Amino acid sequence: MGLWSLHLQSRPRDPARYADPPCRTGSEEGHRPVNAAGQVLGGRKIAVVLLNLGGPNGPDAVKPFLFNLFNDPAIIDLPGILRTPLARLIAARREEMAKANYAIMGGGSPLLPETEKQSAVLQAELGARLAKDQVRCFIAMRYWHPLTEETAAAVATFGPDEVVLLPLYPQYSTTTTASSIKAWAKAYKGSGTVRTVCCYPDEPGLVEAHARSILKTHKAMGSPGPLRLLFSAHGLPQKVIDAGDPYQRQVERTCAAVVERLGATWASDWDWRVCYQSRVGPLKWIGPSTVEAIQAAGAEGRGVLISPIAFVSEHVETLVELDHEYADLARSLALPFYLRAPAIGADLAFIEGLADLTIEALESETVASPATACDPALKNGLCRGSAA
Ligand SMILES: C=CC1=C(C)c2cc3[nH]c(cc4nc(cc5[nH]c(cc1n2)c(C)c5CCC(=O)O)C(CCC(=O)O)=C4C)c(C)c3C=C
Ligand SMILES: [Fe+2]
Ligand SMILES: [Fe+2]
Repeated sequence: MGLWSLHLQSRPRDPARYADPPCRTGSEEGHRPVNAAGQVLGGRKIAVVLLNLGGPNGPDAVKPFLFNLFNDPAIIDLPGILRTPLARLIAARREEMAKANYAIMGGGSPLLPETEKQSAVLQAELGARLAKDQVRCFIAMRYWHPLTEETAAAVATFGPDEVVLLPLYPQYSTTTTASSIKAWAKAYKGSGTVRTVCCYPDEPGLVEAHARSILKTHKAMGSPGPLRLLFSAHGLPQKVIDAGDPYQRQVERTCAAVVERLGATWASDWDWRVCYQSRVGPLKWIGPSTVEAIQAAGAEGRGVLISPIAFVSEHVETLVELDHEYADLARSLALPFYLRAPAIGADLAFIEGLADLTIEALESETVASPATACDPALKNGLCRGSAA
């Protein structure tokens, strides 16, 4: 795991890419897409599997969802004989509080409908780019339906020549990306070459979508200042980072790339910080916490604009924690203003970036061992996020 700090190559960023109109990467021979070697791609059955966390679809699903989450060895690193009863206990203890939070959103999480929108737009984009192929997008959730096993069966029935695993986590973590990829490797018994997109912390479309969301929010609220841009990411226990998880480093990379992209529009009374939200349990988590960051901004007389930088959809952590809990905190501290940029969702720049990553994975000569996709020791060229 320590090897993660050594590596690796970075995806080249093309600043002109989002000039108006946006230009696409890759070349075309008539309407037939070709790869870098000039070979015509076509005629394949391609399954693109969007990997995400999942969320309960109603009050009755909250407890089993929490059980599934805490019973994952990537979340609680204990042998099953201890982990499973502990997961049952934590799920039972947390159920009421979690249900109250989900009730604010109508009882369940919007994560699946949001992911379905992304999947539909990506399928249309890939269908247009890979016109000779049959491309179908699937969704595999780690902790609630459609669960990995259900989707693996559906993909096997589709009978693909190629499977691309596409995590909806731009920043790689053992607790999210690796957990989903391992679950897929265990569940999938179907046909095809399985390729894995590892991580994409500064993919240009991702960065563009975040920048747009931030600028749109700021402008819509009358462009107030002085402003502290707070990039708020889901936190992790410190010991996970200490064991070599590249997540925090990759989060910082995304933030730096968005700030760079905002360069021309950056106002003289803006500054920025990275912070971490959603702490769970008694362990020490990485910081500063988003609460501390809001308090610090208040003490300096700055308003804040929060950008949820590690989430690509709205869900309980954005719609409740950011929009209710932290908004209340900001009010109680009399911050000059408290704004929140929407998650990037199905922003076309982001979806085009996902399409680029998918096509790049299809063209790659190396097929990574799925469980170790982000291991730079493999020098597989699939990890774009671990370079210092
Ligand atoms: C970058 C994404 C995420 C990381 C990293 C992550 C790590 C992580 N999460 C928990 C515990 C919980 N997470 C919960 C919800 C939740 N987590 C993420 C993303 C990451 N988690 C999302 C998108 C969601 C929302 C899903 C939804 O239903 O809308 C929850 C459930 C909510 C609650 O009870 O607070 C828990 C619990 C740990 C322990 C962890 C790393 C060790
Ligand atoms: Fe989480
Ligand atoms: Fe990676």
